[in-house]
Amino acid sequence: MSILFTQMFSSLFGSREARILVLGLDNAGKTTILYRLQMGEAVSTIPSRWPDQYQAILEMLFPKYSWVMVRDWFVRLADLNRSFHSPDIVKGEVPSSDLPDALDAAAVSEALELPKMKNCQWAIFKSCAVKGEGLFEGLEW
Ligand SMILES: Nc1nc2c(ncn2[C@@H]2O[C@H](COP(=O)(O)OP(=O)(O)OP(=O)(O)O)[C@@H](O)[C@H]2O)c(=O)[nH]1
Ligand SMILES: [Mg+2]
Repeated sequence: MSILFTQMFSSLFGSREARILVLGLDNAGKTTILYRLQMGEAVSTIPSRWPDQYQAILEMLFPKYSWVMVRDWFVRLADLNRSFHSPDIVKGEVPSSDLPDALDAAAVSEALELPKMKNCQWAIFKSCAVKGEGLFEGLEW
């Protein structure tokens, strides 16, 4: 782990262990965010794909669990102990927030039906992984 990433996380969480789920539609910018946080620069990415044979192997080895690929990591579904909105709520392409036709925060929260979620806190931060803007603010929250 890079010094930047380590310093940022120790300033945010101290010695407390934290699990962070990076969840997003295909091509949303998840890997770019992780590289930006780890290396402090924009890195060219290739699409992450879930090879079918991995799913079959995991299901064979651990038949009691359901598995999902949250792109860059394998996650046991039982570890996702909150229910998430189905990605198909957001229909079509949602442009990155730095592009001219991007939705504003209010429109994004409506599309994700966030105001209906009464049992948890949520917030939206406009961010740009390419320029590195808004990422720290979101994590700090
Ligand atoms: N304009 C803009 N483009 C971005 C931003 N973040 C990522 N991209 C671009 O979006 C494309 C997809 O980025 P990735 O980081 O590979 O997306 P991903 O969510 O990891 O994609 P999968 O792993 O395939 O689901 C790349 O061409 C990035 O350069 C951003 O904040 N603004
Ligand atoms: Mg990726």
